[in-house]
Amino acid sequence: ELFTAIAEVEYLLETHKRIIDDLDFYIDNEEKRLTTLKRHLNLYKREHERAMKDIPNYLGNPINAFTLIKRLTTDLDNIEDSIKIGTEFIKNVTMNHPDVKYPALEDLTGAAQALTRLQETYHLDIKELAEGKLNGVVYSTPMTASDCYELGRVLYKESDFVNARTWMFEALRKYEEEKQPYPFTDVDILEYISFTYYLLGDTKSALEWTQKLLKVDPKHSRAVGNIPHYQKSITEEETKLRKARRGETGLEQRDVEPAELTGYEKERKSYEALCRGDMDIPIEISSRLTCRYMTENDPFLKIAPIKVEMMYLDPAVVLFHDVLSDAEIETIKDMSRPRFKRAVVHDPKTGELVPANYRISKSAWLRDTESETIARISRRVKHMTGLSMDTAEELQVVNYGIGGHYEPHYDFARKQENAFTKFGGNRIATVLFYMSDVAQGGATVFTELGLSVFPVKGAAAFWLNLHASGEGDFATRHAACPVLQGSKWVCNKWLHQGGQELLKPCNLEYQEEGIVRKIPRPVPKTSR
Ligand SMILES: O=C(O)CCC(=O)C(=O)O
Ligand SMILES: [Fe+2]
Repeated sequence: ELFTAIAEVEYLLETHKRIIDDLDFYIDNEEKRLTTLKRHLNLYKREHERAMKDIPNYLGNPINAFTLIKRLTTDLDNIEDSIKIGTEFIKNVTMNHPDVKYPALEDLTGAAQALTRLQETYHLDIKELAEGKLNGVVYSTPMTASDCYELGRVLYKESDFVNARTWMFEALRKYEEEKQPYPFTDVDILEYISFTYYLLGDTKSALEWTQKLLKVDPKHSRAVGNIPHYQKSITEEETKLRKARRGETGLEQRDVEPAELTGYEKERKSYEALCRGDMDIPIEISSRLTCRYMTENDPFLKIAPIKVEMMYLDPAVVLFHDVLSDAEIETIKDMSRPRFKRAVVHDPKTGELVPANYRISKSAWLRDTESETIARISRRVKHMTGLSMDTAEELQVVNYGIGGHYEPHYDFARKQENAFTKFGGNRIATVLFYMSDVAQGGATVFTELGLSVFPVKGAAAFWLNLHASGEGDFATRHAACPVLQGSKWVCNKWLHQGGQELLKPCNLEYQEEGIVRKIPRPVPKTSR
């Protein structure tokens, strides 16, 4: 599961270097070996030519007779040995070194699915992606026909036929352009294209692409076999359609109405738009947002005020600036790297903690007692929030993976979950520190509010998850957008209800679960 944290993908560069060294060694020795073999071959050829010119005279010479026999006995043994050595050298290349990490097939699948997720969330153009561009900026070497083909194959295996086919089109284009020898050919690509068409119910295109395949390889037996099958289903479909038009099916013909978006689809759309930064909060809110220096909560802040940027009003979401130093960030990263575990989620069916595709990251928990740095950060959270830290959870450190994200969720536990009894109540507040800038993507977005918060290294976002009545505030639903470019590090402190009674008195507002205040609708960005 290396793909679930970029910090772990970094280990793979060591493995990469090992393979470079192994291949260097192998090719070096192979070249020497082939030089020897060629020398032998040339000698054989030269002597053979001489012999054929005048056989009796050549063999009449005892030295020639001797060397001929030698070439066919001991020399031949040497040649055989030298060929065998080649297979010894290759062992070095194919061997797994125990001291470096190797990615597994699930990492390849994870990375492929990440590309699809990014492409869909950020509306990336596959052609651009294949050229190594992210939103117009070149970040990587262009992909080869083989890169596109393997990506298509992985997605095919995962039954993502639409994206598999799109990548196969790219593979075909590049294959024709590159004219390189690969372990696959255009026929293999064409077969994937036509079969994905078939699987997606477009038999006509499947037939068309199979015919293209047969132009390249007329004897391809699977393709030859598929043609009559495709033709038959096309005829059947057409007959069905004709009957339907004549009303013979007994079914009434009705205009198909566009389906209403489900709640999930609506949230998905707003989530993706927010990730792209395509939405603005409405002017009636943004015009009332201010920045200030905070000096209350603790006498210490009189000497070192905290810069506060308001991001939203009701519920209040604020960003504290410059609340983690670079040195603190490095300490936190160093402490957590060796303890990273894949982030898990509660399976609502079984109640168990399980890894899930909708949360791709690795995390570690750090205790105040382990280091002065961690204890100091807890004290700072107390100053920032004015809340008690007595019932807070440990500091959670998170590094996101390839295309890493965390889909919309609440930080508080729903009534039926009963998850936080040991902390003396529900998660009253979240403090989310950003430990890195993120070049592209990776925003924290509030799907109900229409608010996108883009990571700023050293800053921390803060909001209350509960109403004053103690009920969960459904307006706080939020998500971590997929990371498009960069490594996103965050750490967070979850504060609980226990111990806040005098600091945050209750009231009876929003007493019933499910009540959401009226939130002004976010608006599409106008500056585009
Ligand atoms: O990383 C982020 O931006 C948000 C993370 C988050 O919401 C969480 O871990 O609960
Ligand atoms: Fe969260």
